[in-house]
Amino acid sequence: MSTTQRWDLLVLGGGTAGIVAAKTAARLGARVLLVERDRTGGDCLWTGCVPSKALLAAGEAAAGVRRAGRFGVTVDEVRVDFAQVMEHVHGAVRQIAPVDSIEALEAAGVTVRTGHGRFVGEGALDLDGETVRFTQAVVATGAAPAVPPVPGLADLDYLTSDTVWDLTEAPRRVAVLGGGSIGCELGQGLSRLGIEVTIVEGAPRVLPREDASAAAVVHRALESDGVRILTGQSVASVIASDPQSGWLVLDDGDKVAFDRLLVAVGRQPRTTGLGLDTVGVEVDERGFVVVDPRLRTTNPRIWAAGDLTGHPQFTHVAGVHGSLAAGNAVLGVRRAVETSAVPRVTYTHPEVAAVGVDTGRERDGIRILTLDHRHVDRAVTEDHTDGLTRLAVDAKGRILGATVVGPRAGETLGELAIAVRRGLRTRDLAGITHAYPTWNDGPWNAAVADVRTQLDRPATRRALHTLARTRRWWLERRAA
Ligand SMILES: Cc1cc2nc3c(=O)[nH]c(=O)nc-3n(C[C@H](O)[C@H](O)[C@H](O)COP(=O)(O)OP(=O)(O)OC[C@H]3O[C@@H](n4cnc5c(N)ncnc54)[C@H](O)[C@@H]3O)c2cc1C
Ligand SMILES: NC(=O)c1ccc[n+]([C@@H]2O[C@H](COP(=O)([O-])OP(=O)(O)OC[C@H]3O[C@@H](n4cnc5c(N)ncnc54)[C@H](O)[C@@H]3O)[C@@H](O)[C@H]2O)c1
Repeated sequence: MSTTQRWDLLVLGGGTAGIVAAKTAARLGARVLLVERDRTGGDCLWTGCVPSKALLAAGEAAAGVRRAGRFGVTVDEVRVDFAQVMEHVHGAVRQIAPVDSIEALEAAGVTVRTGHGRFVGEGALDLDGETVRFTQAVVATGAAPAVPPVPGLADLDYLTSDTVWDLTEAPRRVAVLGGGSIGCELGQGLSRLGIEVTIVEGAPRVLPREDASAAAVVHRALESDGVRILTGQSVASVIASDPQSGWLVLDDGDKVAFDRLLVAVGRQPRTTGLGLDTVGVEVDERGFVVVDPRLRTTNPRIWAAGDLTGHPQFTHVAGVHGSLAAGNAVLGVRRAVETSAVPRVTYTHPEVAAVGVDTGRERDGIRILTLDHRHVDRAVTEDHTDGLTRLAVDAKGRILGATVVGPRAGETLGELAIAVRRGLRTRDLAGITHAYPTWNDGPWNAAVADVRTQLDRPATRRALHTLARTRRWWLERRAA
């Protein structure tokens, strides 16, 4: 069956990237059809950001009570009702869902169809047997949990970030394969709810993409929550003792017993079965859609947005992509995606927040300013001094990158993202009055320390002292 209507813009995928693209295009006056195979809202709403942060909030409540003794507040026992925790998690999702619903999209002028979409020729998409015609398209089908080719894994009913939310009872022991963002966030959340968690990470440290000193703080925090962490470990095989439990067998022969295994080793683009080759949309060797800086694919009428592009896989990136791709497609403008100041936050406790260039090492023309949170008064008052702020600055003091580790570091990141994006210098940041005592004192104190170091240079110091002496002489002369 074929419909006669030709849509100005077809959006394939109703996650963050697709929703923002569709709404943007409709607002610009385009006739827009969004095709979603499942439920609108995507991974962020249903299985990603929202449920994971809700789980972390429950874990934080339990951990806060357990640690209250250090403030002189004693609570006899922490009891966790896992089913009620999951009800809180699903409740948070339900509360946010209407914003991304079909009704909300239709109210914004977008037509929504539910079904599996596949490109079948230039300007044509097969939607479960019906041919839909379009002038331009945005592909936004996202990414799915990657599963490594470990012998024995396929025989196990393992969990991923897609399915962990279906748990109704707490498993006694959970092994987590992968110590990246998902492994650390969910590993900590589950552990704080009383589950014995072991994280097995192939790289030499958890959060291997973050500044090593930041990852070390998170490592210590996870261990103090009771998480066992094995880094630099490859898994040779999985032995199942029943459909859901068994052992991970590590390369060195050691075994990790689990009642459930959570696989969290990255996310692969959902680009197979979309007929991309039939419309000349190239994918790279890992399956990501090849895009230019304007998010145009190798077919000039087809754009791509979100997780399937190989750009950082975050909701805020997907949203920016959706808006940019739709604007470029509908208006014919040539906006390029900004990549120098993309913020990222891992919502463990403490949080790791970073933006801009790597703060891990000094290199040509880049100095690293480090401020230990023992020197942040808010950290002292909250008894949470194991954290740090690091700024990467150039010779002129311009802030090129930042990493902050501490409670609510994600909230601190906003001003640092502005600093990096706008090319602000440490003296600009130091010159802004910050409310005391806040966590933002971390970057502010680091910037003030840098300005003081500059003022302490011999030539600057000599000039300032000369100025002060001249002023003293002038004042004394007037008084005489
Ligand atoms: C556990 C977890 C926690 C996360 N936490 C955060 C966080 O705190 N902050 C953050 O910024 N990011 C977080 N992320 C990442 C974030 O969820 C993704 O970056 C974001 O959802 C990507 O949006 P997207 O629109 O590109 O893809 P998706 O949200 O995956 O949407 C793609 C949509 O396309 C649909 N689709 C696929 N194929 C077809 C087809 N053939 N036809 C029709 N529809 C199709 C899918 O059903 C889906 O709805 C997290 C991810 C996970 C897994
Ligand atoms: N707070 C957030 O913004 C947030 C939270 C969760 C997820 N996400 C997004 O989702 C993406 C996927 O998360 P993720 O944690 O699955 O991926 P990730 O890339 O962050 O981490 C995967 C980890 O698994 C390790 N690994 C890979 N293969 C392994 C193996 N065979 N054995 C042991 N370790 C192995 C890697 O070294 C890496 O540290 C993230 O990259 C991020 O973009 C974001």
